[in-house]
Amino acid sequence: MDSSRRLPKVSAHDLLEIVRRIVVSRSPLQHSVRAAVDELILLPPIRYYIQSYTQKQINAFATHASRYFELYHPSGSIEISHTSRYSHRTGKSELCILATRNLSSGTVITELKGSMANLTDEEDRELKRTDLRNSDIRRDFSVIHSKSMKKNHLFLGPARFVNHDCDNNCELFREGKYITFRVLRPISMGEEITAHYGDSYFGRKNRHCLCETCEKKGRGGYAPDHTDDDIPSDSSLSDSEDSDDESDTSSAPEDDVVKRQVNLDERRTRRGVYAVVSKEEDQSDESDDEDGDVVPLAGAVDIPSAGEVEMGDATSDLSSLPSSRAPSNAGPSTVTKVSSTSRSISSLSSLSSDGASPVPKGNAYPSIISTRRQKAEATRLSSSTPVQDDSASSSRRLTRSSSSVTPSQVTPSKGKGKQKEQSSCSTPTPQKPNNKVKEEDLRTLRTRPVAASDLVKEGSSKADVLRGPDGKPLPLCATCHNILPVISVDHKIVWGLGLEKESKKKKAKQDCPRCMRHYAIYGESWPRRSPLPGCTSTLNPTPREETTPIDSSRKVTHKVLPVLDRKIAAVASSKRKSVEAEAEEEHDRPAKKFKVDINPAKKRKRKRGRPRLRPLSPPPVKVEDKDEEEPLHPQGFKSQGRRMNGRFERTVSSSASPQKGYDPDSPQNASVNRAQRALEREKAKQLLEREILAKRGLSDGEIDRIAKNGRLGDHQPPLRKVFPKRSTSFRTHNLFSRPTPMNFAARAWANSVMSDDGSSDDDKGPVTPEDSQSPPAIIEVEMEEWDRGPSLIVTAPAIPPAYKPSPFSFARRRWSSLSTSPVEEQSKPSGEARLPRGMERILGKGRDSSNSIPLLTNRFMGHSLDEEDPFSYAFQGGVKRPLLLQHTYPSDVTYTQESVTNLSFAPPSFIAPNFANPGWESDLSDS
Ligand SMILES: C[S@@+](CC[C@H](N)C(=O)[O-])C[C@H]1O[C@@H](n2cnc3c(N)ncnc32)[C@H](O)[C@@H]1O
Repeated sequence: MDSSRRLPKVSAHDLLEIVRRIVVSRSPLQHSVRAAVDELILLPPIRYYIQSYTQKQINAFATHASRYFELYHPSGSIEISHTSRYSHRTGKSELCILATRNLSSGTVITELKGSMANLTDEEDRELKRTDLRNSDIRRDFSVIHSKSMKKNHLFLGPARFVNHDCDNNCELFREGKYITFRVLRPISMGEEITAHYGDSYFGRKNRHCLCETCEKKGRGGYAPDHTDDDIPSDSSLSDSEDSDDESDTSSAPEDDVVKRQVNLDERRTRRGVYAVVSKEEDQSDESDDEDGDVVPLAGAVDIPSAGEVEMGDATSDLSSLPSSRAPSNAGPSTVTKVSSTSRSISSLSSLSSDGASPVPKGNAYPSIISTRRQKAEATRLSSSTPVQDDSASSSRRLTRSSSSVTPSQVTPSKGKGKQKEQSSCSTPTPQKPNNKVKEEDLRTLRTRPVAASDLVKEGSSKADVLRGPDGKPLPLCATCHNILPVISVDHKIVWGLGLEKESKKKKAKQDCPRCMRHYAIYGESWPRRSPLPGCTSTLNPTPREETTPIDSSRKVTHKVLPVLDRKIAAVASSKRKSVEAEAEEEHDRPAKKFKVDINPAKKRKRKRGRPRLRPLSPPPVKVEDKDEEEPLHPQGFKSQGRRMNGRFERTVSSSASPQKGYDPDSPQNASVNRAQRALEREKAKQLLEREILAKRGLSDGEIDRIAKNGRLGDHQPPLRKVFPKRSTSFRTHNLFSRPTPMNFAARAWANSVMSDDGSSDDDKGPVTPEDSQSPPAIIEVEMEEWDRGPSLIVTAPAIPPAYKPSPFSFARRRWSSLSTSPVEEQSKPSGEARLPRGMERILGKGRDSSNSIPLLTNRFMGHSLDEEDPFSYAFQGGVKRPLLLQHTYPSDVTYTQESVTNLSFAPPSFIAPNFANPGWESDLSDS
């Protein structure tokens, strides 16, 4: 870790622009954040800054930056903001995390990420060291100590801005590589996200804690008996809070010089932070050894790559928040230690934030754990009244919850040196160096931050609740109605107390910096973030969010009740009528009933999207087909129809038993009746013809001969172009009565596909006819559709450019060649393939095979095309056929059993068949 490195000076405006683009891009979180990081890295100061780093370190930086950018995404639910809660002790504003929407308990705030970066001993020491020559160096690190590892770690990411509350509303947990937070109880919008650091983090029994709960309950730092005796002096602190941390004992020699000086402006992030203390540890807290409450974090945190260590926390500036970190000034070296002997607190915690910030001489802003004198002073000033301002110039309470300043609305600093510091740390906080506020102002105890939700809850006038010590109402943010904050940086108030307003607009309504920033980014008033279409929150939905908001402005009076009743009744009756009408219609329409044949219990919900790769487990699907057993596919599947668009038809469940009793309405019976009637008509016709012939004087023998030669009907129904198997899936009879090329093709496809388990059509890979006669061509097929693996090269039949496969060309060829296509002719020499053993029984015999479409070859599955191999045959309509129209996957493409298993029976779909590329090949001559 290079302590002399300077942080990149990035224009706040540039950062704001990047953040804005995340919002306006309206793209999913990952995309927009990645784009933002890319832009950030391209900014000249950043580019210059990272040039000396390794790729790994740059990557770590990018990851780190992305965690901050993520917060600004419209789907986000938190924001980094300022808090003045501790400023009466620390003399400066600190940062905190606020909820930007209601969060229900159990919600995981995924964007509140943190990670632990391992620190070497040298880095650990280095962090504590102050570079006196370099005023640009600011150290703003949160460091936590892992007891089990006996090491300090940098705590990085937005999670490190979560403050402690004795009644915390979130708990930390580890999620893989990250630390994140789970909501323990409902959090309302604007409320601070808090965690529990441990029971003795802020002194024994947290007696110096300044959390809201302590404030409410009058304990901790707000306890009435919070006396001098309670406040550890340098020595007492060292005694009671001694540390065994080895790194301290090996502190750099220069540290010793200033060991007794307290860095009053540091943000003390101490060991054990965010740790959940076990009972035993609690007991150990009773001892004065504060290390006892240090919870081993090693098991709970992730130790990221070393690169993160190097990157420190520079990106916290990305939030465009005015830093609460005090830029370091040239001056006497300060060390974070309280005393030479007290190490536990200082050494482990004082690495944070403003370790390099010198305390102006005589400026005794007490830190949270400060000297006895400082504490006593603070207590004296604040003990009598919670908010006591003895400065006439300051008529407001000074410690208020606050927000950040919007970069675009920054008032340029007037102070020269200050301006430099501001720009160097990308904290464009307005500065008015001349506008000094007495130290005492900052020491007054803050009132509990009042959130907008509190105001609503209280329901009282704002003035009643929020009054300053002078009785005057405190200025509120025009948008969120929080008290306008007072933001102090480096012991100077930079925002608030009238500084936020330009002289002309003094009377104008004022927004707090947070709301101003929000508007600058989102173009909408806080807390609205424009919803992105198709962009879901990274959070689990909270019940409150799901419920429809009640428009309280529209009240239901007694007057309107009858009208409402009438309306409801009207809607109900119209619904009832439509249901009845539908039922009647259903009854009148047998075709509809045909559809209902599918057992609804077994009907699965149609799924969309990529076909799932599932093992071949053929369910016993039974397709209703008159009395005859539908031939089983060799793999155990029954055939499934296809529609005109190439999609699978609905599967018919086995429970569909059409023969249960006679139903004159049933389409099946209807078709039988029609056949019978046709037969009778034919018989009548023959009789008539016979009569006519007999009248012409022909003998019976002659009439029989004519009848035999086909001039008379032969007691068969009239000859019609009938397809060998009627698909149960056809809804219309048009396809039968009017055969067209399109109908033909659709018909052919309708019978060609099998079903596996009756689940969604889209879930299954369509089975494609294959053509062994086609010359192979190399087609590069993206496997992404299937397993997101790398591209795979498979061979597929070359499709001549002139040939445009379509149902028409397919059907034309079929119709022209009737039962035998040219391809078929070519395949004939191999002889009519014999059915594999046992298949005859399954398939049945004597079916017209002219329209059969080969179903599946498992050649790609590593099987050879073998007569004995049932996969070598195509089955359709119960007829065995040699494989015709089939793709050839040449032998130079090897599909391992493994890959095929993974893909289920997907391979034919590598060349996803559709009507643009139906998956079969046709002779050029035909087309
Ligand atoms: C992990 S940091 C939290 C972020 C911190 N507010 C900041 O701006 O860096 C922990 C530090 O926040 C402050 N802090 C958090 N909770 C506190 C509490 N309940 N009482 C006093 N100080 C607290 C202390 O300075 C502590 O060392």
